[in-house]
Amino acid sequence: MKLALICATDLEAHRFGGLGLEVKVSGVGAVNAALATAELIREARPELVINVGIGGAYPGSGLQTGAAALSSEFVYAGLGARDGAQFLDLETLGFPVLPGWYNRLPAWERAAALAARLGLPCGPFLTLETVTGSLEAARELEARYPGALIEGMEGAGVAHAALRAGVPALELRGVSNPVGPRDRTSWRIGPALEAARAALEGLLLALR
Ligand SMILES: O=C(O)c1cccc(C(=O)CC[C@H]2O[C@@H](n3cnc4c(=O)[nH]cnc43)[C@H](O)[C@@H]2O)c1
Repeated sequence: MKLALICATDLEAHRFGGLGLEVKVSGVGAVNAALATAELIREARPELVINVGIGGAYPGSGLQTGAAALSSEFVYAGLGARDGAQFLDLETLGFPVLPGWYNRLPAWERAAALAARLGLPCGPFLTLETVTGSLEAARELEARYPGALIEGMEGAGVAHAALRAGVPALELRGVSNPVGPRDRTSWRIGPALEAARAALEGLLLALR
């Protein structure tokens, strides 16, 4: 199976290199990720695209920094409208991002089985344009998307472009920080990259 990786930054691409896989650096954010994924699919014709990187762990996930997890679905968590304090999602508004698809985009159908085989947590990964900066906002997102594990800024863009091209996608992230009040001193990027690298190597072995 031909795989290809999408990372947001050069730092991540360097850590996930040397595996014989095409690695494209998208830049931060879902638009960058979607554009880079479309380019990667055109250039490399992969059978599976994996968005790999670091992410924040939601309070209810039980995940600590240095853990890794695999997405069960990709969620455009901030795409919609506000009616006062109420969030209205795309399905409520009647605006699909692709025919039949709204905020929640599918991960590869083998994601849960692969996660179980590798002993990785598997659940929804939320994609946001703005990094969550309070416990209150984190709790609101968890209430809106129960079981949310990880927050990032690219995954749904990768899934969007891959789905449009008919290519399955996965999102694999190492936890660099808790989602909540901003505290850069709590960031552990090194351990997050190590966890994602180890999980990626396990995934590749499982897919051989
Ligand atoms: O300066 C800050 O407080 C800050 C807090 C969280 C994330 C950032 C980034 O610049 C994220 C860039 C990069 O890392 C991924 N990431 C990692 N943790 C998170 C998170 O808690 N929420 C969203 N994205 C996160 C993200 O996918 C980007 O690629 C700065």
